[in-house]
Amino acid sequence: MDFRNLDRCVHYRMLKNASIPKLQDVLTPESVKNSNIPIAAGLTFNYAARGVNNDIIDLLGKLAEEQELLPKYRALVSGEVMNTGEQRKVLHHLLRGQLAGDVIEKGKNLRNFYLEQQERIADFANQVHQGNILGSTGKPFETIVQIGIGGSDLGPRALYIGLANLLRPKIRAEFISNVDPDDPNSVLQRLDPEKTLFILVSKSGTTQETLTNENYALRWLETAGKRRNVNIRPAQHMVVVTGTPGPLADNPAYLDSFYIDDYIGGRYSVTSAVGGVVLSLAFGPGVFAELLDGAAETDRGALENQEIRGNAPLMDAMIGIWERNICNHPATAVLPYSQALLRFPAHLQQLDMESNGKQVNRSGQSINYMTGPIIFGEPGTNGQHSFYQMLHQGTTPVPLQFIGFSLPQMAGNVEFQGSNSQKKLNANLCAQVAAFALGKEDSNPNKNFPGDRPSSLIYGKQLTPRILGALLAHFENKVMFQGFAWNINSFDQEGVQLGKLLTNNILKGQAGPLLDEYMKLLGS
Ligand SMILES: O=P(O)(O)OC[C@H]1O[C@H](O)[C@H](O)[C@@H](O)[C@@H]1O
Repeated sequence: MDFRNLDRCVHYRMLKNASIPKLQDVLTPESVKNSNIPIAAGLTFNYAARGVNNDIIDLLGKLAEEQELLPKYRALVSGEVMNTGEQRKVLHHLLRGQLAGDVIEKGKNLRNFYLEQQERIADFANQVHQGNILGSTGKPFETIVQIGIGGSDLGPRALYIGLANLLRPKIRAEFISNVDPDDPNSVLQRLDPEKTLFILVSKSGTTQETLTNENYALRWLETAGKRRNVNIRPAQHMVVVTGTPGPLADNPAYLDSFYIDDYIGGRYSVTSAVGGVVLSLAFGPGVFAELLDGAAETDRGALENQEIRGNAPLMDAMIGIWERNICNHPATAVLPYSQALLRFPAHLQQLDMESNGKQVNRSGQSINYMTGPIIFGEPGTNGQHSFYQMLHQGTTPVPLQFIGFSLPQMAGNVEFQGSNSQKKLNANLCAQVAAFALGKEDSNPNKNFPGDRPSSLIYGKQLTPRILGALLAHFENKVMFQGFAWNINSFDQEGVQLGKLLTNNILKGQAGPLLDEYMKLLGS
């Protein structure tokens, strides 16, 4: 396989010389009808308003071939070491299906290992639901609290919120991530310690915030036991999800332990035990299995559809390359018109920016082209009343990724002024696509809309577990393809280390006068 920098590609140079079409010229009712690619589970990607014409798509398809994106994906799922920085395999796809031959490590079949963890999680969740596993004072668990940060928080939290309105949770979930003491305090003040089960999640088992909050939770349980004069055994109220081998693994004090390995990156871990425990306890193991099926279907489509026009994550990725490297757009906004996807942009922020925010190629050499964009977003219509002003009339065009559904997740869709709420929501979404793309001329420059601002639309009937899994995997695969195209390693995150090091220096009193001065400002 050939790993080459993007600027050494023939088709990249051809794209650089291509003229950028006006969106007004390519967006028509026919193009809306003809620019759909199925993702999976009934979810579809529409790129009509993304500002690329057929010639550009042909070139993007050839660039994808030249950069061997599909063969690289195949190598990844076959267990080749694709995380060059850490010399690791990258196996999150294997959590939800097997796309190539067995992946064996030291005689162990890793698909079997992941399945075994899924079975153990399902069994544990069923036992809790049936009341066979109780709190240490004999009461059933009423709330689960996931303690974790980064990948051990964002994906699980986004997916929990994504389904909590559609499916009545069997057990309500809360999340604690920040080392700010106000985070655990505000969550725990509402809860009954005797009926609370903590899920401690840390792949490395060393994350400062998570270990601090674990300690906080154990003390909270202990203090409550003393105050109530009951025998709460704190560790019996905590299960752990962690990497094996690792510092939190094999500790019999915890009620139970579930494992991942080094080949599941934090931001790619929501379909492992990291998301599996909380989602199975909240909604039941069957729901988690449906989510995995939706993701697996996307993964398979992304591998098997060789043609860019039939492969949604590949098309999304390559148009993203066009926007970033040819049109020089610095950011992408993710705009779900679905309240359930409230925290989905935050998850994509980590997924995309921690994966592709890189300045060296996979061999560690500097590169001289742009890589991953800034990702941000909020659900519509809320965003419209906030930052859309800049998106419409600001000096920096930002490509947009809309997400929308035909049906809401809950009953109670009120008719008012001739339409119901869901119709109003979707009318807003469609209106925004057109307003961004076509703009509106006005003799008053202050009221002029330049238009020519690209967007895509991912749409489906209703946000279900399968659709949510499909949506998640779409973005995971998009990010992976872009990393291959840029010839960067999307699977490490050295950029988070320096801050951790300096924090520890401060806490050990070894930070030096500059940081001492800043600490004084904060009175610490
Ligand atoms: O799961 P953990 O090992 O506690 O890691 C939690 C998070 O912290 C790190 O700093 C990384 O930047 C993230 O990728 C990771 O998800």
